[in-house]
Amino acid sequence: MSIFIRVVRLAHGADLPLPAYKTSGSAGMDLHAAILTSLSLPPTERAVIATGLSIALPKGYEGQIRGRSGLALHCGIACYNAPGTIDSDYRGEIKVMLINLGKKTVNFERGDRIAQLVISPVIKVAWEEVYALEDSERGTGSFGSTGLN
Ligand SMILES: O=c1ccn([C@H]2C[C@H](O)[C@@H](COP(=O)(O)OP(=O)(O)OP(=O)(O)O)O2)c(=O)[nH]1
Ligand SMILES: [Mg+2]
Repeated sequence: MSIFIRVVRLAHGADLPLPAYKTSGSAGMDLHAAILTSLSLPPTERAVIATGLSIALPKGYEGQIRGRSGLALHCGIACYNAPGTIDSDYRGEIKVMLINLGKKTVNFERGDRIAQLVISPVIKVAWEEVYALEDSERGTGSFGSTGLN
């Protein structure tokens, strides 16, 4: 299934590629850093990185900004609000919030693929408030109640 999504490349990202699926089965489209100069992120430091993109998601969809496993594994880079949520009515620039959880400074260059955008359907809830909930197999068991391995 695919849908059309309106996208604007902002002036500071006009020369960067649109996010794209790297393989036919990819769930996420990689987002590029629309930074003007290179950026150094020392260990434990955070940065909010521009993508140069604004989008208009159709109603009933959301965008999720997720980290890239390779950056996490090799450099300790994570999205610290993971997953970031892009609301369907958001028209501002998509930004990526990264933290360096590794031991070395990580350098980013303009155009680097810093995270990925996954588009998902959203199910809206209307609360049906009740006095008590019906029993279930799990009941109130949590946090390892089924055993740890
Ligand atoms: O990683 C992210 C997360 C959010 N946003 C944008 C799109 C989203 O629609 C908006 C608000 O995000 P969120 O709801 O997570 O933040 P909030 O702290 O609840 O702010 P608000 O009160 O504006 O909803 O910020 C991004 O660009 N990148
Ligand atoms: Mg919010």
